[in-house]
Amino acid sequence: MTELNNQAAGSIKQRNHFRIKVCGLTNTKQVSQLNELGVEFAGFNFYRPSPRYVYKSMPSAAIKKIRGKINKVGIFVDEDVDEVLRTVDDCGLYLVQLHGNESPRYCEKISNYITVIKAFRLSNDDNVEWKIKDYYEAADMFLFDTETPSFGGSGKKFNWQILKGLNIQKPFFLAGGISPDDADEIKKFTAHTAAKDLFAIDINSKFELMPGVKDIELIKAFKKRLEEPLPPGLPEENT
Ligand SMILES: O=C(O)c1ccccc1N[C@@H]1O[C@H](COP(=O)(O)O)[C@@H](O)[C@H]1O
Repeated sequence: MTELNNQAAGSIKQRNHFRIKVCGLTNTKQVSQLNELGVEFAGFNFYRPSPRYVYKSMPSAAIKKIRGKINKVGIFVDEDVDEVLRTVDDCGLYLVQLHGNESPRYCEKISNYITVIKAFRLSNDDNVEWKIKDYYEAADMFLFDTETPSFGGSGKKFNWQILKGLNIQKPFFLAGGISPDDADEIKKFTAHTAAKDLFAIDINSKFELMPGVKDIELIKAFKKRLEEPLPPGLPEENT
């Protein structure tokens, strides 16, 4: 796995700090603002049908020029391997998020060059362990999102209950319709077995003014809320 910026060791639970990935960015100014805020990951969407398709408003040179501690992640859906690697090079990406139906073999090819986050789109009755079992060697990290026909960016949550008791043994991003109101649920999630591998919280459509344009103030408030202790009366859960 390539060296990431800004990464202190330890799980979210041990460090009481939530890494954040903001996905679907489409302008340089917002990336700088998030970098200033201490957001660890900036996601750029290279899936043409997405309303957050980054090349509509930012050329590769603009993405490449972005500096700072923020880690640049490229989101792809069943893209040709050579095209992914070309984009990584053109845009100076640090990680790729494979959000389609990519096979373990496909992920392996990409992970020979760059850190791979394999996204799994989950339905409420999915057997997560079965879905991920063939990807341990092929991907560096996992991401759990909600199953929808549009692949991602649906703003819909999956039932976190199917994850809570699992020993994932791979760092993962929690995604899928996470909203400003979810801060306490996320903190409660950290009491469960799966949380030892929770690497970062992935936010996208629920923090937007319009597709691709983020509400920076909302992100700032959410980040602050995540760092605060749970209000009295909200019991910590356990698996
Ligand atoms: O955002 C999109 O348009 C998108 C399109 C295709 C694949 C992935 C996409 N986004 C990813 O979806 C998840 C969840 O987003 P949301 O919170 O439900 O809006 C996130 O990881 C985005 O990177």
